[in-house]
Amino acid sequence: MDADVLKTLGDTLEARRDAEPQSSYVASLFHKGQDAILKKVIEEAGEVLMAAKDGDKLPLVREVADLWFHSMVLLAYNGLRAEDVLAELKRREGTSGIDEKNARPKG
Ligand SMILES: N=c1c2ncn([C@@H]3O[C@H](COP(=O)(O)OP(=O)(O)OP(=O)(O)O)[C@@H](O)[C@H]3O)c2ncn1[C@@H]1O[C@H](COP(=O)(O)O)[C@@H](O)[C@H]1O
Repeated sequence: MDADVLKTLGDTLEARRDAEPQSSYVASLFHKGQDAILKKVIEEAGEVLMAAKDGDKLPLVREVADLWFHSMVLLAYNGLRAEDVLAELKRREGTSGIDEKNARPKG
């Protein structure tokens, strides 16, 4: 069910690519370009921080949803989808972050 939400949203974002900016929030972001999308991602990340510090659960869930949504707009702008991120997380499954970091080339 949860992955379906991401797939449906991904399909909607792709469908907004050729929409008029006045007709849709996503289309307006695509029209403004990557810098405007990145600004929203950073803004939403800051709002996640403030919600977490406040300690209330529902506002935190809502701010994380805003951050995920705008991150998906960023992915879509770059021809990517949530499934690409899910595949990367799947690839990392079971690999300890400590082991992965220790295996990185020393530089
Ligand atoms: N999930 C979302 C979603 N989450 C948040 N937002 C919008 O993101 C915008 C920015 O949120 P903020 O809290 O920062 O609001 P704000 O400060 O007024 O925003 P700014 O004017 O500063 O940009 C708001 O307009 C929210 O409504 C979303 N807009 C759309 N979606 C999904 O995207 C689909 C397509 O949306 P449209 O492109 O608008 O048709 C929708 O059917 C939804 O499934």
